[in-house]
Amino acid sequence: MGAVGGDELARLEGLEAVAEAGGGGGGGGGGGGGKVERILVSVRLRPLSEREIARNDPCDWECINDTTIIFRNSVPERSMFPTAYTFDRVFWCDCPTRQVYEEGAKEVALSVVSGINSSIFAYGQTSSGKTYTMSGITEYTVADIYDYIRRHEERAFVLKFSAMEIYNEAVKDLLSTDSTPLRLLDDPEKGTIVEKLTEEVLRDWNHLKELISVCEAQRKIGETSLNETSSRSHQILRLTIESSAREFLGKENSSTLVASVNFVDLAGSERASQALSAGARLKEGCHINRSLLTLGTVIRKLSKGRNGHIPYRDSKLTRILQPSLGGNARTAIICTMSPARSHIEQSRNTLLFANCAKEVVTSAQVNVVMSDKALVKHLQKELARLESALKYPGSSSGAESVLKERDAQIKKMEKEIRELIQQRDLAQSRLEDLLQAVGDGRASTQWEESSQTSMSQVPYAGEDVLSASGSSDVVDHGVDFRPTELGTLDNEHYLCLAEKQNQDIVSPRHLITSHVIELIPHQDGGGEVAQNPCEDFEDICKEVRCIEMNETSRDEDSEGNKNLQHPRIDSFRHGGQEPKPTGQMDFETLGTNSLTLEQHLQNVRKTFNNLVKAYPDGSSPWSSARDISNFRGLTLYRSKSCRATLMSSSSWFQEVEQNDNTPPDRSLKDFPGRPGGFQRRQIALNYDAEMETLSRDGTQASGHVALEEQSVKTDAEGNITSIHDFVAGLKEMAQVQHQKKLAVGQEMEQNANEDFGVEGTLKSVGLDPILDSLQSPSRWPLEFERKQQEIIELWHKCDVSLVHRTYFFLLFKGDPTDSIYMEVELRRLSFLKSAFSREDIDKAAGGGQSLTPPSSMKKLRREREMLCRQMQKRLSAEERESLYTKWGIALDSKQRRLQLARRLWTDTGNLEHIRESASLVARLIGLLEPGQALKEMFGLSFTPQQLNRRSYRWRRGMSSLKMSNA
Ligand SMILES: Nc1ncnc2c1ncn2[C@@H]1O[C@H](COP(=O)(O)OP(=O)(O)OP(=O)(O)O)[C@@H](O)[C@H]1O
Repeated sequence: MGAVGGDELARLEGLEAVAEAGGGGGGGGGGGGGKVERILVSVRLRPLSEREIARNDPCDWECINDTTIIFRNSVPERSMFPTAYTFDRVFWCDCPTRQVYEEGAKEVALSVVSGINSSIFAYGQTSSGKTYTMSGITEYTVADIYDYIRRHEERAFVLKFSAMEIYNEAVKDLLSTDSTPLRLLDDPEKGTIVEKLTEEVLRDWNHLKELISVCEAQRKIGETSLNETSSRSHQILRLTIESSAREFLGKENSSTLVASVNFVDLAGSERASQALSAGARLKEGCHINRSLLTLGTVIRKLSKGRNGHIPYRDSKLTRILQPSLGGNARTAIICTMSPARSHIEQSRNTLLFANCAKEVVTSAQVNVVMSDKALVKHLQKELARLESALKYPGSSSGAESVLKERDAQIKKMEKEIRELIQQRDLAQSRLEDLLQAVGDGRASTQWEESSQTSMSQVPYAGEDVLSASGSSDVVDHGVDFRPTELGTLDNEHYLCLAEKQNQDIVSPRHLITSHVIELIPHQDGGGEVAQNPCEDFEDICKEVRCIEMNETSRDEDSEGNKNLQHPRIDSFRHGGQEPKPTGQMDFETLGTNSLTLEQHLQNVRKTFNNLVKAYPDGSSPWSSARDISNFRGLTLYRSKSCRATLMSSSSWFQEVEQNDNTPPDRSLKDFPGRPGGFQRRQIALNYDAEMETLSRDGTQASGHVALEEQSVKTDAEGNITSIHDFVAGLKEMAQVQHQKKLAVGQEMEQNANEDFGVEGTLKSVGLDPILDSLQSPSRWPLEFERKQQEIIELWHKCDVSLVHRTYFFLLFKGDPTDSIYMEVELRRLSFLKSAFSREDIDKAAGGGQSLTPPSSMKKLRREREMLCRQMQKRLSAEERESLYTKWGIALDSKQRRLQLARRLWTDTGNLEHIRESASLVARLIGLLEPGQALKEMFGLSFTPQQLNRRSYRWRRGMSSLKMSNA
């Protein structure tokens, strides 16, 4: 007698634990999902019998390994058959039954102790060793089961034994002397049951042995020509095991594992004719083979999948064993065969049967029977679950459904928030346009008064406010800049066109964005100012355009609405100096449009936050806390894919173009692939200055050299953005608006008309170039070219910085959403031009600083000198010579670099010349450094960080760098 090994026992115990943990259908139904597996199929060859040896019946078979058997025969007519057969296991003639059990049946058979049904079949022709094999396997299995029971005293086991034979398609009880055939009944839960079949509860192992002896005696045995004691029937011995944990016995929550193991010794599979039977034997053969034929059909059909009808009911055998044939049971089939050449045909049939059987899949489940109380409890739970499922159709449970609903709600809210933010920003931007337009004729003076009043009233907030804003990128060379209207800087994004005192911009009338900051030199104080002479100041006070988004946290509830308002509106409202425009526009009302949007936004946010709170843990599908915080204060979106196209025919620029996958300049197409995601960034632009002055913070690259050395590394951190990003964000907004079919814009315009009582709309007064260009896309390309040309000429007339021109030219290349920027630039330049022609330029400059044609020329001259130096540094001698030739500069002339610098951007009517100029400048200032094509495209990326006072000063190091470069 064998025993279950340690590992095996552990595995079985594991199975049992699973069985106990798993719920199950009541009343002996299958529990949980069934384990899908194939039938375990093995082949056993018996030794040659004495008869076979006597007649020199040779053996043509050979096991080449544990799983493959081959037929070795050179007889030509046999060559058409396959010669090799592979199964889960193949046992050669000398293999003991113990090993056959261990490797071919044990695992399946012992599943029964875990509540899993199992069946072991012996299939083969008569005298092949089926009974010999099955009796041994039954014995070993029972021994192991008893051993298992002995080891598991914590469980109470009940073993029941029954036995039947199917003889001539009649089912007989082998434990009963009554030979009356038993009926088969169909039980809705248990399947086919044999009516009145004796089931003995086993007392012990000896009791079982006695019963098995009774069965053997009862079984129909006849003598065939092949086997003197041939089994003429199919025998099924069934051992049923019930087990329960002792500690739960009799308790409400007790449950019982119930499973049966069938030991099936089939009758011989040979044809009746071959058995040379006659009379009764022939009749037996017919019936026997009916069952076997059906068994073969069932196995064959199952081996091809479960499609179509499986004829289980065509025979008693297959009806009774249905669960073991592709059903709720684990199954092992041991096919026995004689090695003798004389049985080759039957052996082949056996192997073909085995081949089909190994394809059959079963799905065994743990069978749990619950106590009545446990069953009632379980059914109540099940009822509740089903009711919930009915209530929320389409989901597996009510809770899940609620979660899904909330998820959808959150998604919707997020979308709404994004849309509202975009609407608000656009509205604010339009509001600025409107304010500016109204102010052009009349309000500038008022604004300036207001601005100056504001300046004088607002104490210097210095680094605190700016730090809070975390956004200023103004360069400072020992001079502090004092922001005006700082009270509004610590919220949302602000677009700041901070004007350099001594160049291009002289009035805040050009500022078009929601928040305006003018940075003026902090002249009153500090040793730093004293240490820096005015000349230095003039050098460093570059035109600065800051287009920023504030990333600082803010008290949304208390400050949010106020902060979201335009500073000028704020000023008008709260400063008591509200300059009611002559154009009868009610700024309060106009501002209300934005505020209404903002209120709506706040409401959505609150709802959203409430929803988010429903997910207390971080596992919320939305991780919303962080996301929503990102929405707060978010007003501008950044496009990652918007890139400037380098308008150049120069080869190196073309290469970069290709690398950057940007369209050619004249295509006027949008960039491929608009951004999928948005990020809030601090963005600052400081162009129109020598590259040495572009950055302000020590951690950032300041000159092109620094860019080369540092900024690529810092950019890798990913928290850096640039004007490029900002503009892409604005474009994104414009595109979104366009996609919304301009509904919001039109509504705003209508509101404006109604509220202000003015005749025209924003569009009609030319203040909505985006709408114009988007609504009339066919006209935009021509319009773009016209404006571009106009701007180029104005740049030239006003001696605008070449760097500025280059940036602008490369950035805005014809996208319809560029129109707003073109418009702004055009207005700015127009104003500049007219300002230059006025006598009160200084006054208009708002600070007594020199904003004159001479000062602009001076700046331009310095810039050309800088470019000269860059030529020496960045271009090889060959490249320079090539350029001189191309630009018509004699190679033997003096100051060739200066000559070249002076020719840049001069031929305003020649777009090719302009393009080449931009390309050259871009290269000279390092816009095209390898690896910087995207983030460093404009050399203006800044890392969000806490600003300190030093951030607004020139860095000595940068000055040194500048000197060394010079
Ligand atoms: N592996 C074996 N080793 C030794 N003897 C074997 C082996 N298998 C079978 N035999 C012997 O072969 C003879 C026939 O075996 P068995 O009665 O088990 O065949 P069977 O397939 O059950 O035949 P039937 O279908 O006619 O009942 C028996 O005398 C048995 O002892």
